[in-house]
Amino acid sequence: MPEAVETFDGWYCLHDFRKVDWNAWKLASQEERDQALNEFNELMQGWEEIESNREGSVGFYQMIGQKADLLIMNLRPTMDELTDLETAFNKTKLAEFLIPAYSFVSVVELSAYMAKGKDPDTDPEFQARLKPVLPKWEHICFYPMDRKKDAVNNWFMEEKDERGRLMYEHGMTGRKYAGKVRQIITGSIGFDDWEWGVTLYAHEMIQFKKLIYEMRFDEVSARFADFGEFFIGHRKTKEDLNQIMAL
Ligand code: VOV
Repeated sequence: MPEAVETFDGWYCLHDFRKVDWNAWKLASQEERDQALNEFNELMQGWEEIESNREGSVGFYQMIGQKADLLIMNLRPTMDELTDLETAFNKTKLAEFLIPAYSFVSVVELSAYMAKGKDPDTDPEFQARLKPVLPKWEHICFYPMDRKKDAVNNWFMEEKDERGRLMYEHGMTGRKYAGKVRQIITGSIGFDDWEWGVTLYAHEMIQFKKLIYEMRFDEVSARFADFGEFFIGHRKTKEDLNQIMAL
């Protein structure tokens, strides 16, 4: 039987997508709306402090298309902290005006395919990738994915060396986009309905399409990748929410 790959797991991750209930928002009083925006601001400020203390990371995004309007992405050392922050957010005034759209629970994952000779527990570069500060780049693209498990193409039946070869080829394509696209791969086997979450950052939206299109031709994607829904959006600061919600 093929040997399982060893993974190195970092911070836990919650992607929390919401839609704005514009009808409810428009019916609310100015006072209620101010309270909602102020509370969100405070919560975000707390999360940003956690990020400055290197105890987690946070990203806030305005999404395009009808699947979601907002995305809040948080990373924490434990799943309990993620659960607590999700609950805290659900109790805020702003959450009264938001409708859950999609969520994804995962953990930052690196695999041993690329670890050659390094000790992931001590290597600073590995550690920084396992516990990342979310890039402050302008745009985000998120989608969940699986590896195929059908009779002809079953990733989990491939030999380890062959999987390593395919992942190496994948990495080489990715490296062509250095400075243009950054990736955070989170593993979700046992946590959510897909096996991985792919979170990409870019300065220019078009680079998502170029990279993902080019990767479709890599053997590992062409033969073994199944994709879920795609979500794209723009990074926003907590102050930007006032403008997003302005009537
Ligand atoms: C900037 C782009 C970029 C770069 C440089 C990059 C590099 C790398 C390396 C070096 C490695 C392997 C070691 C590790 O770190 O685990 C990976 C790992 C992985 N990737 Fe990747 N990937 C990118 C980007 C990138 C994209 C766009 C996708 C989606 C695929 C597509 O077709 O849409 C993806 C998927 C994955 C997955 C699912 C894994 C884990 C698979 C597993 O079986 O373990 N990835 N990836």
